[in-house]
Amino acid sequence: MSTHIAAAPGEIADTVLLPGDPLRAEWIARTYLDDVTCYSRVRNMLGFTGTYQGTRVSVQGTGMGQPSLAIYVHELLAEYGARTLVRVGSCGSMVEHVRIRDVVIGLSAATDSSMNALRFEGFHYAPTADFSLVRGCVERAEAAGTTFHVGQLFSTDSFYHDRADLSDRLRDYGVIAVEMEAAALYTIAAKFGARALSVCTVSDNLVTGEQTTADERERTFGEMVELTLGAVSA
Ligand SMILES: O=P(O)(O)O[C@H]1O[C@H](CO)[C@@H](O)[C@H]1O
Ligand SMILES: O=c1cc[nH]c(=O)[nH]1
Repeated sequence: MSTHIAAAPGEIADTVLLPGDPLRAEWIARTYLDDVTCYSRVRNMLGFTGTYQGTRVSVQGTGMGQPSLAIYVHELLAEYGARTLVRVGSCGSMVEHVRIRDVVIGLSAATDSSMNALRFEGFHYAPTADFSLVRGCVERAEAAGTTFHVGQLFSTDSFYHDRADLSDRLRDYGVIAVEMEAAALYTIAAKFGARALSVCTVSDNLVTGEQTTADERERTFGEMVELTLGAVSA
């Protein structure tokens, strides 16, 4: 057991899907995996292991925001030997053409977090996804006819931001969607030489004000999870 995950050695797969919401972790495991076991209920941040078409896969909730995700990702990498980590999250679109229900594959992640500012002092690190995972997800999305976009995410520390003008500026420089974890995931995975990617379903569009219903979220999260599982089990 690590500090925040109650799994015994060997109970967590090399490949781990990372939804922010622990109930989404349970839904993914029970909907898509066979032979599922729950390895951790610490703080209700549920974790499961099962198989997808013969490949062993775990699903671990991370909570919201980079400090929370960083705890789980660090322990998965440092104590359980995880090698491939894919966040399966929701995001807000920052541009009109990236519509609700579309899938965003996060090539890189800008951030307003102080985590990397402290880690790299005066240097500005560019948190970047693993290319083989990006390619695998793109191929799966194309084959499935999923509407998807590949681009830069904004991993913010503040869901409720006082400075919307600053995210507008990021949009002017090519950022397409906002979420709260990808930058920490890419950075910590790189430190451990592991592969990482964030795939997100657009739950709301900050330009048009459109939002998905709970039903739509479940259905479209399914598309994202299927293409991700297909990519990691290929
Ligand atoms: O749906 P999840 O994976 O939690 O992701 C998004 O939703 C949460 C905010 O509501 C943040 O964690 C953000 O990144
Ligand atoms: O972090 C997030 C997630 C979904 N929608 C948003 O606007 N922000």
